[in-house]
Amino acid sequence: MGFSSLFPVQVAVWQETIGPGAFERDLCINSPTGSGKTLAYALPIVQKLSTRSVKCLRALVVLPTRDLALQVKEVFAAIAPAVGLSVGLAVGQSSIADEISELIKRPKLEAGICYDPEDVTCELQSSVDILVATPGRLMDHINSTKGFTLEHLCYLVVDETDRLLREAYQSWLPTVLQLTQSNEESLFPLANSFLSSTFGSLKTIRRCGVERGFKGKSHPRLVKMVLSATLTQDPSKLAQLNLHHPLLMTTGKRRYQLPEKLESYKLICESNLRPLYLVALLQELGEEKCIVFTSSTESTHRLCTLLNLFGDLGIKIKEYSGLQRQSRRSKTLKSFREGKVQVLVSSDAMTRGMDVQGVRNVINYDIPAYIKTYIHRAGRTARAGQAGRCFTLLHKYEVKRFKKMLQKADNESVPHYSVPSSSIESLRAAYNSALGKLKETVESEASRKRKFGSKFLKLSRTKPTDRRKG
Ligand SMILES: Nc1ncnc2c1ncn2[C@@H]1O[C@H](COP(=O)(O)OP(=O)(O)OP(=O)(O)O)[C@@H](O)[C@H]1O
Repeated sequence: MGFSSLFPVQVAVWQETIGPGAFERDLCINSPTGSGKTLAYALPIVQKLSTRSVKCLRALVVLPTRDLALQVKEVFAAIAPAVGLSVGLAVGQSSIADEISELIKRPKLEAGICYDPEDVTCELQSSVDILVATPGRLMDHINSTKGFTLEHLCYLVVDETDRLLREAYQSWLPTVLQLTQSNEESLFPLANSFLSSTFGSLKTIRRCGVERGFKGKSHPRLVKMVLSATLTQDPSKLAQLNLHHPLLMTTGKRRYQLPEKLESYKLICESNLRPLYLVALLQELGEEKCIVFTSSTESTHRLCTLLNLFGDLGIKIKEYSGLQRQSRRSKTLKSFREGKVQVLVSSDAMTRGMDVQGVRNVINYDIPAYIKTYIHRAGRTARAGQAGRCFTLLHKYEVKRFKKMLQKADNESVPHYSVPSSSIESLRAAYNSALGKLKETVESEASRKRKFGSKFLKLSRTKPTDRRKG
């Protein structure tokens, strides 16, 4: 991967897994954004599995979004094949049938013998040793993919833990825990009936967790690693993970930490002039890659439309939000990574985990509501020890709240950043004209939506035969 040394979190996790810690305890890793947490868990898992002799699903990494899962899969894909391990993806990027064919190995057809997909006794095996998944698609496979089993799972990684614990996501966590409990009845009897036929006498003996205070008594367990830059330390939330003597690994005394080389600035302006200030700031930043965060998908769309109506700013600006289709988002992300787009206007879909090389600046167009959000947004820059800047546009009444929020991350003083008033003045005419055009654009979008809506309604009211003709 071109890396010459490990980052501190990677050394620390190695010590607790492959090193003297020997995976004896489950790990709760709270380390700043961009500090290299992905490789911190990928390396020991790959190292540990490198000596496996039978291919089955041994490690599961769960992430909250598709783009994040794709990113993490790339990290595993860079190191796992070297030791003969395969990595799979279950995120719903392709059809479920395509995904199943990637994850489950079908028996080889012998001459004259037809494979019956409904036959539960035929031999189905995992094609992957490591699976990176989002909770929804994981549940789809657990519930209905023949041959998909967590029976042999040894390692579970819950990345962006606080985000994943916030929502139930079809109860994926209790399901996974239940299915990986030893000597316990499975939630899914169908899955069990496969096991005996699929793997015959193959049994996975999970590592034994020695119970402290009960010398010599041990029980097999699934090893867990949970991570975030803002890891919850609320015991009632962490209890859901059923951790084994959890060890908290953290970088500083405070729960919230910003990257060392991040500079934070505040830019004070009137609310109605924010787009003007934003454009002036973007012009100052020139060609540097930049992410602008807004508070909602709607304001992301409006702001991006407005910026693109400003006339030729010499900057390619695109929208990235949860309102868009996944294919559109992935395309935009690709252009941003390749440098064909300089500015992404984003809702919080981009906030967590995304790792794009060369992002020098983050701009909070809307003040984040929580320090956690600030940390994840700002953390899209100043990654891997690089320098970066985070600007927050504020109304003067928001300054106090902002200061109080950043104190939680030990950031006492946030300097002012000002853009020259001459830049603001020179942009006024373009701003007024862009505002006028925005109104027209919004109206035409709304009427298009209405038309599409009524067409759709008409279509769904017509008889099926008419529809076919149409
Ligand atoms: N040992 C290393 N040397 C140099 N660069 C590294 C090393 N380890 C990881 N990186 C790079 O650091 C960047 C950040 O890594 P990663 O995405 O794992 O951070 P993270 O801690 O998971 O951040 P976040 O909390 O935002 O998800 C990536 O671009 C990765 O390639």
